[in-house]
Amino acid sequence: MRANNMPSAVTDRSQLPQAGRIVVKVGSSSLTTVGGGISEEALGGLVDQLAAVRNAGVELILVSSGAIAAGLAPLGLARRPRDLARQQAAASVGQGLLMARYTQAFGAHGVTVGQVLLTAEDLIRRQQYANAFRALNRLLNLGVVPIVNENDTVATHEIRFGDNDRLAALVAHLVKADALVLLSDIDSVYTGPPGEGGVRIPRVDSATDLEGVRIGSAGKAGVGTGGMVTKVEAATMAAESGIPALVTSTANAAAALAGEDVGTWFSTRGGRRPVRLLWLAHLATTQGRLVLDDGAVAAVGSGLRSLLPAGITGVDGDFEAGDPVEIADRHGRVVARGLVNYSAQELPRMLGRSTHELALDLGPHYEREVVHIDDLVVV
Ligand SMILES: Nc1ncnc2c1ncn2[C@@H]1O[C@H](COP(=O)(O)OP(=O)(O)O)[C@@H](O)[C@H]1O
Ligand SMILES: N[C@@H](CCC(=O)OP(=O)(O)O)C(=O)O
Repeated sequence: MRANNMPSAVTDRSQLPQAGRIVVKVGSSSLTTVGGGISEEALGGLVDQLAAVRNAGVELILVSSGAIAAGLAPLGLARRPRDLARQQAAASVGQGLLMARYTQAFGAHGVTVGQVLLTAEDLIRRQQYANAFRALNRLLNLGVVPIVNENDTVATHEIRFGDNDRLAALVAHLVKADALVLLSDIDSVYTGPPGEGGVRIPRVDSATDLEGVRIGSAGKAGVGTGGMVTKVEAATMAAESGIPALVTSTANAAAALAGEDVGTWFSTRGGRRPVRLLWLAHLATTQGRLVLDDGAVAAVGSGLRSLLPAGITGVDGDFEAGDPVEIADRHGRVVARGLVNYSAQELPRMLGRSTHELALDLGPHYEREVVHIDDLVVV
């Protein structure tokens, strides 16, 4: 585990064998058969590779999808349901079956596993965050492999990740992992979706390395959810918070963890960011928009200044104080996202005015910034 704010010491895929703590995510597409249901063989093959790494002393967290897929057959469902209620039912039935398989497969290697079901709220709200960290950390200290999934049965549409790729990136951030490994049915990110003649992208150091790349969302036989889009997003989230990420196939898991030249490597871009800002940048559903004049765009865009009412020319949407909003220039280009300190009802009479004047006129409460620098991410 690393100290706060320090990027991972693992700076290249060849150094993965030196990582002390790794989060591995496996998707439904690598655990299920074409006809649906969990493939005993696929799961066993993955566990053989991971148990060897765990038994070599690496602290390992497995974020595993597959609960919904595992619940289909017992419920007589032919394919993944679209409605939330049946997805919840399938996950409820399937999660236990999935854990039973993992318990048995890891157990054959002398490795104990523990189930950890998380919702988005557990990873974003400070108190729950500390609680989840404590639990995972203790499991790791005890030599257990925590097996994490989204708590699909209780998650609602509003707070749902829906894909485990971004959940895995937040878990990697939470436990201060040295690396995140995202496994699916394809060996790397390609310049285009399969069948379109793309070539492997071995390494991503910045957003420009993905310019012109066509990343599709369709997975095999409808069992996967986010496709490559959510994997690239998750790898980028991790990289931006100081954790390198590798995207590859389940078949390549052992080679990847041995530091071989497989998959797509996302190198780190800076130190750790608070989880609140990761959420704002990549996950939050914004509830409205603030439009700024050019001076305010420059101030906010510098990443060094809070947003004050004087620089705001327009307000759209229906939001409460504390909600996430988009911050745009006068052409409608989004320049930042932030947590706003005032509601959509309060803001219009504040626009263009200095905080000092507002405090005199409306009371000391109105001296605060509209979006504080600590609650703002430049995009
Ligand atoms: N540019 C791309 N490079 C690689 N794979 C891509 C690309 N665009 C789309 N994909 C698709 O993403 C799929 C992996 O996503 P998904 O099925 O959701 O996996 P999982 O269930 O493991 O999360 C691949 O099988 C592939 O069809
Ligand atoms: N939590 C859901 C999986 C969601 C998910 O991310 O699926 P996938 O795209 O296959 O990794 C489940 O266990 O079925």
